[in-house]
Amino acid sequence: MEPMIKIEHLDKTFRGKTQTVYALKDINLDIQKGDIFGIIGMSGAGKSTLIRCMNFLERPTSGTVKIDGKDLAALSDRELRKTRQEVAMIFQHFNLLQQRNVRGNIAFSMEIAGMKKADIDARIDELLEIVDLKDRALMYPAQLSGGQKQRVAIARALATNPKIILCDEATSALDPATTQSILKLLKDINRKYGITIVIITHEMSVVESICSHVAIIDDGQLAEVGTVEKVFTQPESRTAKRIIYQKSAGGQAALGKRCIRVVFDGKSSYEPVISNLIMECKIAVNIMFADTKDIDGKAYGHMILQLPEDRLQGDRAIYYLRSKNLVVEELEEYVI
Ligand SMILES: Nc1ncnc2c1ncn2[C@@H]1O[C@H](COP(=O)(O)OP(=O)(O)OP(=O)(O)O)[C@@H](O)[C@H]1O
Repeated sequence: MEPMIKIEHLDKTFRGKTQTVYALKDINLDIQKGDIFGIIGMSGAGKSTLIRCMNFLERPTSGTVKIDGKDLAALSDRELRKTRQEVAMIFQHFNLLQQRNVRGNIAFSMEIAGMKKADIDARIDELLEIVDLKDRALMYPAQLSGGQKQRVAIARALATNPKIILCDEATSALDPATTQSILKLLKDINRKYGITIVIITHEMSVVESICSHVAIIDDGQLAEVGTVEKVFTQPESRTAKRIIYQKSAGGQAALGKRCIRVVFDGKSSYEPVISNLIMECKIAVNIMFADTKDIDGKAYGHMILQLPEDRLQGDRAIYYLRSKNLVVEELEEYVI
């Protein structure tokens, strides 16, 4: 089957007066129809540039991007505008029009597409239902929470029945609970309407929550592509291992303010899970508090851990602990 997005030998170079940046180098990637695909990498790795090449907001320097079999470079401006309606995008900072209320924001892409007013109104009603914002229809962006603003942006993205939604750090400005509710909405949309979703993020927890496949990008190149399960548990490339496990060897990374509570509820066996975390993943954590018991070989109680400052390493620690059947919750207000 033809992939929904096919990228071949894509290069993107930014030539400035004094400097040339090779932002993407020979990217080859297939994203299948109906997939939720994560692209993860450190800051400056090329994530935003790559996702912007998928709808030609950024034109590749060389190589091809095919959407549902159509080579974007071969399209006329008119055809490209039409194809862009099939490839909607949502952003970290929502990009809503401040002078328009919720209905007006959702209407925007349909007005541009030249739809009739009555059809637009009916479609807005449907969309408000999908994103659960019926009671906010007449409010302005300034009156909404971050999560509600992102729901408006999702409704706007859905308005013209896209085949693909590209999400550029769409949950990075949201707190953990709101992030989960937006990810759940995206997953529901993917399931109900079969829309292919591409998510770029620097957070492993986002990919882990909803993606089926992931690509790791580093310094403009794809280091590894595969199922989330495979790549996160058995990374093969050196780059993927470095990103997933730790940036530098030896577990010397600085600890940060992020703390988690690990609950031992009898589902995991009593094993030295924290030393295993440190030995296997080479991630340093600090035990702030522990009250655990071994009852018939099963672990009960809880622990509070301080995670590394590096977000990816912290995510990796959480991923590891959850894979050991432990309940892990982030503590927002823990004072160190
Ligand atoms: N318009 C531009 N002009 C020049 N250089 C650019 C431009 N856009 C991006 N770059 C460079 O391309 C590289 C990749 O940037 P990009 O924004 O794609 O990375 P990213 O992985 O999305 O990073 P972040 O997570 O910090 O947003 C960086 O070195 C960046 O400075």
